[in-house]
Amino acid sequence: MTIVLTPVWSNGVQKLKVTSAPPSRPALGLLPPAHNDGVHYHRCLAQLRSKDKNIEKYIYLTQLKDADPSMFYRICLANMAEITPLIYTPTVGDACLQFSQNFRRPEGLFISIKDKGNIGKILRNWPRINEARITVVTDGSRILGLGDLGVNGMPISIGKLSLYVAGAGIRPESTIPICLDLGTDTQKFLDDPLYLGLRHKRVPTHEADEFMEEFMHELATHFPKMLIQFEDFSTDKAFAYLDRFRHRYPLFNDDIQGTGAVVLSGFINAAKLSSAASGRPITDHRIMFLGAGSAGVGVAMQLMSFFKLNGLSTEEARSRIYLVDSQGLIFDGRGPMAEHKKYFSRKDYNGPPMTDLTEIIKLVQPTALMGLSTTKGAFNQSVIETMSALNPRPIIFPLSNPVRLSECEFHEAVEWSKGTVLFASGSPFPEEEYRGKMLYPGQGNNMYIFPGLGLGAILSRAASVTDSMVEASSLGLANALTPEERAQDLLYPRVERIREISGEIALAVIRAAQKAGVDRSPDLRRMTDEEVRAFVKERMWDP
Ligand SMILES: NC(=O)C1=CN([C@@H]2O[C@H](COP(=O)(O)OP(=O)(O)OC[C@H]3O[C@@H](n4cnc5c(N)ncnc54)[C@H](O)[C@@H]3O)[C@@H](O)[C@H]2O)C=CC1
Ligand SMILES: CC(=O)C(=O)O
Ligand SMILES: [Mg+2]
Repeated sequence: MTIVLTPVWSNGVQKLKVTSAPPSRPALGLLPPAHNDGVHYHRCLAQLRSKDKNIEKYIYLTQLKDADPSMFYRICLANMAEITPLIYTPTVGDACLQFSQNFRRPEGLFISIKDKGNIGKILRNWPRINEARITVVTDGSRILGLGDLGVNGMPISIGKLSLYVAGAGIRPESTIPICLDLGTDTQKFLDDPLYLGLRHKRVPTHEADEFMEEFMHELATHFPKMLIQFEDFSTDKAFAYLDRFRHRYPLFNDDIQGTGAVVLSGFINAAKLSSAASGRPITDHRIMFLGAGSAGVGVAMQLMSFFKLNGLSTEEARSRIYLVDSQGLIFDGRGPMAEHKKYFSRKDYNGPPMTDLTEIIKLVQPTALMGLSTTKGAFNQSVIETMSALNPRPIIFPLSNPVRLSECEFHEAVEWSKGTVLFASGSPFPEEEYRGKMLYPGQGNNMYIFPGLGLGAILSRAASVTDSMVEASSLGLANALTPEERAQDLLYPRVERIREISGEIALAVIRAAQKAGVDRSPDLRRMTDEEVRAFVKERMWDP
């Protein structure tokens, strides 16, 4: 018999469960005599933890995933809170910036403008064409808050898909990371001899649009069962491609819809706590956004459903939302503005342009402040103190990624609000003790949504991803808090429970797909919720 050490979680503490197992199959001399998977897990973890820099840990994990995917995912699943920031934001931001320097082995598909007319042929090169079920596609034009990274954006597709596998049990061989290379407008990369992409500026919009038409057509032809996630397209393209393709193919935009869903979920839980402290009716919340790009406007659209679910009309819901961009408060009298900002442009303000955030807060008197502006430090002491003077429990969500672009840090928000803040950020921050009480930051990141949304869409074989499916994913997440998590004022469940949460989200998404009539898996319609839960769990891949 062999001794097997299995990491288990008990009350938030990791322990080792010692069991014995029958001897494994003979290694036939290809493995050292005492090699054992249970011990090797600890060897890999120790190797990982021996690295000083997070980017070295990222490289180690990338190589481990290549050499031994099961071990990579075992480590991820047993240590989600430690590993997620390494394979995802914030470290994935550095991995993107350094992609052309650190490149070792290709992972995923690279399709460039030079392949126009031949995209089908390139797609057929994928070795496991029949197994593919999900792709994350980026063109690298707005990676996190880091700007146009061109082909260096590939790690974002890879990282998101690793979270699909770890977080929702999607089979690793069903995933295809795709990076489209349409050039880059970042001169630094064009001048870099190691840069791995095409060495020219981005092609004009009409050429990019024609390329996307062919790409989407070929993708759907060669992979008829594929769910498509658009990721980190610059704002103009993010809105345009979502509008153009969402009724023709099963797809969603993670930055617009996934972020909208995760923030709605955290807001639902925060608004309850905030209203309990202020006595203010839940429908009286006012939400102000710093940043009016794809993420800011996407979240604003989704947050309207908070008010509508609580009985307000569309017009009333819209009136609860204020946008601020780099030129200040967005209002009609300010002059011409991008199309996507018009819906929330204020008609009830006609004064001079307002650019000072503290002054705008005094005017608007919001209960919640959302940051999707890529502007580090924008939520400064004056901003947070003003929010705290207006609200016994101010809701402050600095959502920009990676962590160095966050509008404020958790310890600042805690200190300046005197421990009253209801906080969620895009990238993780450590917990803080304030006057003897432990306070926990939420992670308002679409990583809580897309694994379960994707799993639900795949299992129901949804022909398209409807707004109702996205909303269902959000409500599924909001309802997933345990009584113990609620007692600690958490806004999101602990990330260690991601599989369980993704299962609940998938159930909600499957039911919403059925209600919308876009599902193509009739058997699931006949099952009870308990049966669907069991079905979803059974389908999850385990390393
Ligand atoms: N937490 C999450 O799950 C997600 C976070 N994000 C983050 O949101 C950020 C924004 O993403 P996008 O909307 O796609 O980018 P974007 O570049 O389209 O939008 C940025 C917006 O911020 C505004 N802005 C820039 N500087 C400003 C300043 N000094 N003051 C006020 N506004 C300013 C711009 O006018 C623009 O409206 C990124 O950092 C991204 O990583 C995006 C998606 C998901
Ligand atoms: C989290 C994410 O999707 C972003 O920052 O773009
Ligand atoms: Mg993104």
